[in-house]
Formats: sequence, structure tokens, C-alpha cells
Amino acid sequence: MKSIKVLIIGAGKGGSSILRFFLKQKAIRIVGVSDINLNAPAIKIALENNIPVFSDFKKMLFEKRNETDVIIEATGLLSVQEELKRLKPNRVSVLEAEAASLMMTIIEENLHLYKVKETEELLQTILNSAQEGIQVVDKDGKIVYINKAFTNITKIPPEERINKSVFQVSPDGALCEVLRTGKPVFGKPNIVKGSNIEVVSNASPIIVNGKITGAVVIFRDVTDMKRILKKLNEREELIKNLKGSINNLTAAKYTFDDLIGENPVFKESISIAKKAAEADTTVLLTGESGTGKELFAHAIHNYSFRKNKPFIRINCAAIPPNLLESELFGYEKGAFTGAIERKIGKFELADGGTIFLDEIGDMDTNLQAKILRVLQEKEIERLGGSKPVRINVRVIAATNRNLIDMIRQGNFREDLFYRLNVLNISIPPLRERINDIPKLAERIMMKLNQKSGKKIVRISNDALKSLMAYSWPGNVRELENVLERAITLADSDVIDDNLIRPYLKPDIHKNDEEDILPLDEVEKRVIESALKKYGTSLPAKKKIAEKLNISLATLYNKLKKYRLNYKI
Ligand SMILES: Nc1ncnc2c1ncn2[C@@H]1O[C@H](COP(=O)(O)OP(=O)(O)OP(=O)(O)O)[C@@H](O)[C@H]1O
Repeated sequence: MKSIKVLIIGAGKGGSSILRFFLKQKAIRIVGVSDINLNAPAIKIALENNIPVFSDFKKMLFEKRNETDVIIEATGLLSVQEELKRLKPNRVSVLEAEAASLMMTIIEENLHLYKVKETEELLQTILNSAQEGIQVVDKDGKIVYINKAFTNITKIPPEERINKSVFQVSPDGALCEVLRTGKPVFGKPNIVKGSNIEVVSNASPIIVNGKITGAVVIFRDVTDMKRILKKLNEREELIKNLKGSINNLTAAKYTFDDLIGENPVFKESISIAKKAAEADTTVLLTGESGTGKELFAHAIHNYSFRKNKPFIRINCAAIPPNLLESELFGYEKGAFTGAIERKIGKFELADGGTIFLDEIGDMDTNLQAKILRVLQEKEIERLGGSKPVRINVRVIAATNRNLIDMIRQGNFREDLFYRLNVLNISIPPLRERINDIPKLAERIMMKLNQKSGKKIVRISNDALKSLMAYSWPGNVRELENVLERAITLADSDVIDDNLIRPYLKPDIHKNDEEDILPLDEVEKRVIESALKKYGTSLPAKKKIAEKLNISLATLYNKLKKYRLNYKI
């Protein structure tokens, strides 16, 4: 841009205010300032801004004659004005100080107007890009402004609002409240009159120089939000109910009070179990079938700080190995054909609580390696998942099999055994604590009375003697079965020996040569001892069928017939 070159003659008060103003204008370049007094204020300003100064204006006119467009005469002296007329080149205009001041006022006014316009446009853009509806009234309640969002939300065109009184169009709204009280309003729920839109408004008075000149309201459409909130509440309610059901399903039912037994070895097991519960260590429960391993697992969980968290039991022998992995660790959607949505595994379900791995001796060695990893890393990986999930779960495992033998045979991982065996609680079989039988029988009788609605009050001495003489291969579970049968058959309120003795299986542990057994009893015992030897998993059953030279299906039929499938 070409600049206008200006000389200033006279560096007093007038000259310096002109100089200061012109210094701010980009289109003007001051090429010289002169005053007979070189201490005059404008001379100082000129020196500070590297503008040449002169004590003789004629010298300045001569030196700068080729670079001057306008001369400002700020001395007010007639003599100077006369000289100027004579000396100035024709193409140069002379402006007197008054004219220059007038020009400065006009320029400033224009600048101010320009700024106001710029601010107004900026404000318009801001207000119209807001998602919230905005409405402004003057102090009398006349609507003077609405933004675009106001119309978008309410579908009310501007002409139906502008210049109308807010007291008529929306008498219950936030604006009227502000105008009436002079105080701001926050979070006022309302329905915009003229539309059915539910909004929440914030409104404030507009105060200029301490006086209310109007009010502004900003509101947000909450119709969608309310709908979503309603849905969310419904879902929350559902989740709450489901959580309740899950808690019922996953709560451990028994405590140490449910474990009946005064036998010193049994009491020692309880005392170790209590310590284990408090120490939050991994526990391995060993003992024959029916000795109460599951009961111990419940009791340990309920005695630990995890008692209000889930207790998840999984029978490793009852689920085929290929399914067991997904049961334990879950899977991601699409992990395999049929995985139509993500499934949470038992480990994740047990998070914060306890997982009880029953019949761990029947788990295949591949899966054993994965369990070992969980115990070491404290994280699991869902099938088809790409990142591990951290879990905080106490593991209690149980088995009626001899894991040391299994390690020798290569059927159980030694490293997993040592991980699980941090605390081994061995539960004695019932035949080693026969003195506990009367109390146990009494407790079981009470439980069964409740279940059956019968009122058996006593077990006869002879019946108790029979119970105590028996060797209980099926332990407490078998005792429960025998008593249940007796209670069902009992005609009086006492259980007599005739309801017990005939139903006790001849003892397979005693080598009683005089007894000639019925064939099916022999068959049952053979299968029972095979189950004891090989376990109850599918591969074990296949092996048993092979050894007995019968098909797997026949084995299953026999398990059913002799009610040996209670573990499945
Ligand atoms: N000490 C006990 N006091 C009271 N009831 C017991 C006791 N031990 C076992 N029971 C009862 O005996 C039954 C079998 O117990 P549990 O299922 O805990 O045995 P388990 O050792 O886990 O058997 P399995 O190895 O076959 O799974 C359950 O009904 C349980 O309530």
C-alpha cells in the first residue's frame, strides 16, 4: 500500500497529539517534524521513532521537498502560514491543525463503527452456531432476538416471536421469572409454549451500568435425553434384578457351622481350612467321594473376605474337555462357528470371589497348563480374544484322585500340583470317624424332615449301631442316601434297624468270602471300583467300557441303573 508522506510543523501540544495519532495509521508516514524549540514534546516523540527533526521548517521543506504529500501546520502562527504558502511545492497540500483534528475524529469514529460491526457479526456467528436455543428480551419483556437453534428446536418461526411480549407468549418461562425477580434461574424444566418440546433453561438478567436492560435465556432440548434416560432406568432395573438372580445362583450356601464332626483329624482339617480362608491362598481339597470337599469349599469362601462376591463351582469331570475351556475362559463373538455373541467364562464370573474347580484330577493336561498360567499371571484370555483380562479370583480345587500317582503316570502336571497344593486340606473318610455318625445322622435327619415334611424324632440304637458298623465307601453322601430312603419308608416317628441294615451295601472293602453276592451287585461293585480307579471323565469312561468289554452306551445304562451317575 502506498503511504501518504506527511511533514509536521510545530511540535507543541497540538503537533504531538497529531503525531501520536498518525504514528498509529499504517497509511501515513511522517517524514519530518520541525519546531524552533528542539525540546518540544513532538520532537522527543519523533526522535524516539527515528523521524528526522528540524529547528528550521524551511530547511525541512527544502530537504524533504521530494518526499512530501501533505504538510500539517500546527504552530498557528500567521508568519509561518504565509511563508508556507510561498515555499511549498504546488502538488503538496497544507492542512491546519484544526482540520487535522477533525480528520482524526472522523477516522476514529469510523474505526469504532467498524469494530462494533465486526463484534456484532462475530456474536451472530457464535449465537447461531450454538446447539442451545437462545432468546433475548428487553427490560419490558419484548423479544428482541432468537437464534437459529431456537427455531430448529421449537419449530417456531422468528416472526412469531420477535417484538412479541414474553409475558404473553411464555408467561411461565425462565425469562419472565428473571424479569420479575431480577435474579438468574438455573436448570428450570419447562415445555416451550407453542411447541411440545421439553427443555431445561438457564436464564440471567442483562445488567448494564448496574441497571437491568433485559434478560437472556439459554435452553436445551431434553426430549431425547429423557427418552434415553427412561430406557437407561429400565435397563438398570433389569441389571439390578439380574444381579440379584446371579448373586442367588452364585452364593456359597454353606458355612463351617454346617460341617458336622468332632473327630480330631476332621477338626484339624477345619482349623486349617479357616486359616486358609483368611490367608486367601489357593487351596487343594483332597478326600474320597462324598467326604464333604464341596462343603469345605463353600465354607472357606464364606469365611473369607470374598464372602459377598460370587462363588462359582465347575465340575471339571462333567464337561467334555473341548467345552470345558470355553466354559472356564469364555469366548469372543466369532471365535468359532456358533460363537454368535461374547460369552463370559466362569473365571470372569467369579471375579472378586472364588472359583471351585471340582474334580480337577479329571482335567486334561492341555487345560491344566492354562489353569497354571491363570494362577501365575492372574489373567485369562477369552477364546478368540486378543488381549488378556485381569482377574482377581481365589482358586479352590478338589479331587478324590491320587494326584501324586497321576503325576507319576504323566496324567497330571507336577507344576500345577505344586501351585494348587499351597495348602492341602485332606478330609478324612467317614469310616475313620465313626463316632461322628450319630451327630451327622441327627443333622441329616432334621434336614430331611424339613424337606419331606415328615416328623422323625429318633434313630433307634440298633439302627445307629448298624450305621456305625458300616464302612461307608460313599461317605457322608451315602449316609444321606441311606437315611433318605429310611425316612421315606418309615411308618412311625422312629427309624428302626429294619429300615437301615438291609439297605447297607455289603462292604466291598471287607473280604468276606462267605457272602455270595447277587450278580448285579457284583457288577455294580466292579463298575464302582473302576470309577474309583480311572475317574469319571469321558476318557476314563471310555477306558472303563473298554476294560469291561462293553460299549460306552452300555456303561452309561449301567451307571444309570446303579445310580452311579451322581457325579455327572
Ligand atoms: N461334615 C459334614 N457335615 C455335614 N454334612 C456333610 C459333611 N460332609 C459332607 N456332607 C454332606 O454330604 C454330601 C456330600 O458332600 P460334598 O458334595 O461336599 O462331597 P464331595 O467330597 O465334594 O464329593 P465329590 O467328591 O463326590 O464331589 C453333601 O450333601 C454334604 O452336605
